[in-house]
Amino acid sequence: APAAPSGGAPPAGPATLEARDITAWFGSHQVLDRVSLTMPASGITALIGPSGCGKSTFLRILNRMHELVPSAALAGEVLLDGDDIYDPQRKLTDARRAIGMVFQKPNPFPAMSIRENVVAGLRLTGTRLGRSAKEELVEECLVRGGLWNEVKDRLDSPGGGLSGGQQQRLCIARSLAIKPRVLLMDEPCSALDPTSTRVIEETMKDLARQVTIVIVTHNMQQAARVSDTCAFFLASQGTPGVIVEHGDTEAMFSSPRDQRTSDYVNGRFG
Ligand SMILES: Nc1ncnc2c1ncn2[C@@H]1O[C@H](COP(=O)(O)OP(=O)(O)OP(=O)(O)O)[C@@H](O)[C@H]1O
Repeated sequence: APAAPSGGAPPAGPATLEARDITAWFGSHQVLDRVSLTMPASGITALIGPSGCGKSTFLRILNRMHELVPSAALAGEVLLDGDDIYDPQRKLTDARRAIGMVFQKPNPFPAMSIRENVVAGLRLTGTRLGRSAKEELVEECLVRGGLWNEVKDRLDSPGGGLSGGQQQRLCIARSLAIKPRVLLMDEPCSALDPTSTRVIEETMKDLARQVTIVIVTHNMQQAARVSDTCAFFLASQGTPGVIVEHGDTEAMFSSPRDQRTSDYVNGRFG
């Protein structure tokens, strides 16, 4: 298990995330219909499916970002190791802290140093660290994010000076600094070249033992390479998105049970 930062949050290992009967709307437009999915602790779950079928909406529901959209509404439950993250007794920030997010476009604070980028999230969670604890945390997170060797001699340089792939790994390191139990990744490699993509995929595999990962990807090869389990979303002809099939990734790619899954993973549509 990863060490807790001294003076920081208590250690919290990877958690199972379970979505139950998730239905979602933007205004009167229903985009998901009773979607249920268990994302096992320490595993990598890939969400795949054609554009517009609700994968990103589903992902954003998993850490309460959906509700940031004024017209958005939601029914169903999301359980983090059995605890409902939408329980009115629980603070919104608890859910966002336990369930981190990495976006499509790397978004480090460009003028802030690499070191300060890594610890930028701590302020939001009210964590105060002494100088040496902070240094340890910066190194630990950059190592886990697969970036340490490339930046250890220039931690005071601006985050904006890194390559796109390095910036994305910096964002991963920044997410890890607040010790999430789940890391959500919304097409994290779509803005990156193939080499940087492979480095991120390796980083994800290294992280999987320490944090549960859920990734949205359009790249079938990527889903096959990195994920343990996979869920295929589909919204046919203006109907809300549903999960057509989910399960073990290898089985879904080699012998899908549903013809629509077979067509999609073999590139026949979407
Ligand atoms: N902020 C929003 N306001 C209104 N409608 C939205 C909003 N975000 C998404 N939608 C709609 O919800 C549906 C699902 O979108 P979503 O982005 O979740 O799909 P997706 O499967 O992630 O697509 P993509 O793969 O293209 O990112 C689409 O019809 C989209 O137009």
